[in-house]
Amino acid sequence: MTPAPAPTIRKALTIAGSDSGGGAGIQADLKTFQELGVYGMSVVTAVTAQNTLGVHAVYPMNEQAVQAQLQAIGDDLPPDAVKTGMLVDASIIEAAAECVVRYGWRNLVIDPVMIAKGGSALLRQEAVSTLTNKLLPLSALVTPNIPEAEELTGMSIVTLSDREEAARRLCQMGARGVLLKGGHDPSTQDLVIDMLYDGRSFRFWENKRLDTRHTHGTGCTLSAAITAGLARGLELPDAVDLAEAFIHAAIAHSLGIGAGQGPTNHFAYRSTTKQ
Ligand SMILES: Nc1ncnc2c1ncn2[C@@H]1O[C@H](COP(=O)(O)OP(=O)(O)O)[C@@H](O)[C@H]1O
Ligand SMILES: Cc1ncc(COP(=O)(O)OP(=O)(O)O)c(N)n1
Repeated sequence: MTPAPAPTIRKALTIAGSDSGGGAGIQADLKTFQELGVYGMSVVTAVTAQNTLGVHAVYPMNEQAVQAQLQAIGDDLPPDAVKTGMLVDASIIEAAAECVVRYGWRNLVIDPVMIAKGGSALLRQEAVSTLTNKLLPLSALVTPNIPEAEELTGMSIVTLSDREEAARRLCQMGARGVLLKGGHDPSTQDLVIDMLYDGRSFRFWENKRLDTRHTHGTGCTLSAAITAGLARGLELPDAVDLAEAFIHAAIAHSLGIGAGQGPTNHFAYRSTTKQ
C-alpha cells in the first residue's frame, strides 16, 4: 500500500514575553496555535512574573539572546506567519525587524502591546517610534486596542469616525491592515465592535459584550488566532473571522481560575465547534 502523503505542517512564530500565569504572552500564543492546528515556535523577549493579580516583575532578555533565538528559527524553521507581542525596547524591535527582512518572513501580525491591564509597562515609551518606523511598515496587520491606537497615531479616539481616521493613519504609516479592537470602548455598553481596515474598506465584527472579569490575555489570544489563520493560508478577513469566533468562545467559557483577572479558555473553541 502506498503511504499517505505527509500533511503540510504550517508553522507560526511568536516573538513575545513569557507570562508565568499562562494567560497572556508566549503561553497564550502557543496554546492558540496548537488549538488551531499550527506548529508553534517562540522567541522570548522577556520573562514576567505574572498571575491573575498582575505583573509582579519583568526581566527583559538581552539583545544577543533575542537575536540568537531569531537566527535559530530563521536558519532552519521558516514560519508561515509571525506575530509580535511584548517587545520591551527599541533594540528588540530592531532585531525582530532585521530578521523579518533578512529571512523574508511574510504575514507579520503586530500586537502593539504597551501596558498590561493592571497598568504595568510592557514597552518602553521611547520605543514607540521604533515600532512605528521600523516594524509597522513590514506588517500585514496591526491589532491595537483603543489606547494603543491613540498612542501610535497621537490622536484621541472617541467616535466611530475617529476610529476610522486612526486606522487610515496607521495604514499611511505603513501597516497593510489594521484591526482596531473595541474592548476599551465605553460607548458600546452591550456590544464590542472590532473594526478591520485593509487600506480600502472597513469591515466590522459586533459581538455581545460578555460580563466577566476574566479577560486577561484577550489581545494576545486574538492576534495569535489571526496569525494561525494566516499561517494556514486564509485570506486576512477569513483569518479575522476565525479569530473572532475563537476569542468569543474563549471569553464566554472562561476557566474562572485565580483570585483576580483570570485567563480565557483556549480549549473552548475546539470543544464547542465542529472541526
Ligand atoms: N467583555 C468582552 N466581551 C466580549 N469580547 C470582548 C470583551 N472584552 C474584549 N473582548 C474582545 O477581546 C479582544 C481584545 O479586545 P481589547 O480588550 O480591545 O484588547 P486588549 O486585550 O488588547 O486590551 C477583542 O476581539 C474584543 O472584541
Ligand atoms: C507577557 C505579556 N504579554 C502581553 C500581555 C498583555 O496582554 P493583553 O492580551 O494585551 O492584555 P492583558 O493581559 O494585559 O489583560 C501581558 N499581560 N503579558
